[in-house]
Amino acid sequence: MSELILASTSSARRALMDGLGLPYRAEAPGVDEVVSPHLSAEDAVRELASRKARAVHQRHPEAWVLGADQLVEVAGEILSKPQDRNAAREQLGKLLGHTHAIHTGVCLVGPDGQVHEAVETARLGFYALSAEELERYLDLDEWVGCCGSYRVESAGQALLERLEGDRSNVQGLPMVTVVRLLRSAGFRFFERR
Ligand SMILES: Nc1nc2c(ncn2[C@@H]2O[C@H](COP(=O)(O)OP(=O)(O)OP(=O)(O)O)[C@@H](O)[C@H]2O)c(=O)[nH]1
Repeated sequence: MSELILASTSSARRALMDGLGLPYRAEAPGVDEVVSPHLSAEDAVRELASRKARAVHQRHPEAWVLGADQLVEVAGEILSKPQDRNAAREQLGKLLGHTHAIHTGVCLVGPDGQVHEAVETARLGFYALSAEELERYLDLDEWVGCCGSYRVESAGQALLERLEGDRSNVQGLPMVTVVRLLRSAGFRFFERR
């Protein structure tokens, strides 16, 4: 049975894959994540998810390899992971009281080299917060390593007024889509291993 590799350093993506209960391992993609500034958010995450999955599949051509990438889009601006607390405050300042989109690209490369990919979008409406409440949320450090500077499954739930789409997509992997890609590629679930 070909092994399954998650081409990711993301703890949230690992947690989502753990939930699926399949034997797999994670490996850092180790790719350059610079893309053309002219790409749409959807095209950028599609390109980067593919770059990550293909890079790891080149090292392990007999494996199933899954890569993903995520960006936030709000009022025509694209946001990725904040570098520090000030950047997180600036990001959340753009999201609070408004609706934004989370785009996640997913790419699966099979042992046969076939590539299966998708981009999933979720839309989130956030409450407006006072400056003081925002500082209290920032104190929780949920912004660290998170595109958009919040964690939708943790205290960040208190920001969320409305969610359209797959909650796991917001966390980093749209699991309904991941399963669809695996099944369409011929991956067999519930195999005795
Ligand atoms: N726990 C959690 N993580 C989130 C949330 N929203 C975004 N993220 C994380 O933000 C990161 C998005 O940045 P990416 O560049 O796609 O991925 P990365 O963290 O660099 O990890 P790689 O897969 O190794 O590229 C991912 O790790 C997501 O899991 C959330 O609501 N909860």
